Amino acid sequence: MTDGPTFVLASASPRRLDLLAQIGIVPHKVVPAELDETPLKGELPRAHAQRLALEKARVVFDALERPALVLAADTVVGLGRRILPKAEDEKTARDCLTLLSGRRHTVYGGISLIGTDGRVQSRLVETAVIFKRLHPTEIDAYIASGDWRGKAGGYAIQGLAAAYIRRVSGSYSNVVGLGLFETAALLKANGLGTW
Ligand SMILES: Cc1cn([C@H]2C[C@H](O)[C@@H](COP(=O)(O)OP(=O)(O)OP(=O)(O)O)O2)c(=O)[nH]c1=O
Repeated sequence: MTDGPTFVLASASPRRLDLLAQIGIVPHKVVPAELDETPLKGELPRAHAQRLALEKARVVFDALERPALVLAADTVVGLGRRILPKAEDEKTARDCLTLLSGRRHTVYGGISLIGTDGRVQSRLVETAVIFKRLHPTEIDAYIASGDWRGKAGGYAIQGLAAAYIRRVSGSYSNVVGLGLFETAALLKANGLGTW
């Protein structure tokens, strides 16, 4: 990347790096934020996404040798008041898809940017997603694909699951992992980007 402040992406997600590259941003550094992502008792999806994005940015900012611009995000699949887990095994992925089948859910994207002066700017992006009603054989096929691994809610809209998604209202990039419209505006306000 060229001019502007040193920019650090606080993420282990290759998707977030790809999404930033899509708008011409290549971080100087990528530093994963290690933290416990377990929801707090009674925490709602929206609050969870906001809290984790901020905590990820904060953990990485606090560990820097010298201040830089730090961006972090968190993607949460919310079904009503419920937070669906990140699928790390087949059973979890299957349970998620069964819950999402034939229903509308919301993908909450928390975004936090900490400026070189330590000032925090946060955004919350919401996208509504509607799955078709899934036949058990469709769920089986999806599980066999492995596409669900590590994904919030057990699916990835950028992969095979697109065949099952009837409708998306709002930011598509938010579902993939980082709302680009909101991120671009934040970065621009902090001296990055050529838009
Ligand atoms: C719903 C959905 C989620 N996802 C992904 C985006 C995120 O990587 C993941 C949600 O987990 P996150 O905790 O948001 O991110 P992460 O653990 O992958 O990376 P990090 O915390 O280090 O930044 O699910 C998709 O790729 N496609 C989708 O359609």
